[in-house]
Amino acid sequence: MKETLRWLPIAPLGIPHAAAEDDAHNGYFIPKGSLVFGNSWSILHDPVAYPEPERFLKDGKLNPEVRDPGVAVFGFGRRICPGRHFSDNAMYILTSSLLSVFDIGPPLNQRGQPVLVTPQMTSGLLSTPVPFKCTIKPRSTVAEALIRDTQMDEVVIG
Ligand code: HEM
Repeated sequence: MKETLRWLPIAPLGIPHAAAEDDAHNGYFIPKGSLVFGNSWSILHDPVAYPEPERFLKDGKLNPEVRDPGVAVFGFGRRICPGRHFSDNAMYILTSSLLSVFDIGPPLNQRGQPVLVTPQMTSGLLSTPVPFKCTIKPRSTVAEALIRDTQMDEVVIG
């Protein structure tokens, strides 16, 4: 799950901030009012910290020597994302719930053979996946019954 955040982060350049005062960093003068971007993409694709950074390494986070992508995915310093713990937990619950009942795989061609999906993201301050096809099937008849059990025919609000 952490690897999905590292591989294709939704805020590749974070959220820009303005320097409140003249400042200096590593010999660079940063005049008051300058827009400063934290380049999360570059940090998360540093080949020293993450070998083969363009590849999705499905066991990446399990290796304790791999730097936690949380160092850059959620921004930095005082304005770091306050929703990061909520989002980590929500993503864990959502992903594990979906994978426990569904088999999710590549789309199939007319002969029923899997088609390779090339991941593409939108460009911009926020980067999200370009729509793609996939197959989603219940993992078993028991899983299907469970899914149908949770279906709500009517949602009453208020
Ligand atoms: C994978 C999910 C998420 C990612 C990758 C993410 C990423 C970010 C980033 C990069 C920033 C900018 C931090 C900075 O200025 O350096 C941010 C700010 C913020 N995020 Fe998130 N976020 C996520 C989920 C959430 C959730 C679930 C919430 C609320 C429940 C949330 C609430 C906020 C708020 C309120 C700010 C502004 C904080 C401030 O400027 O003081 N985020 N987030």
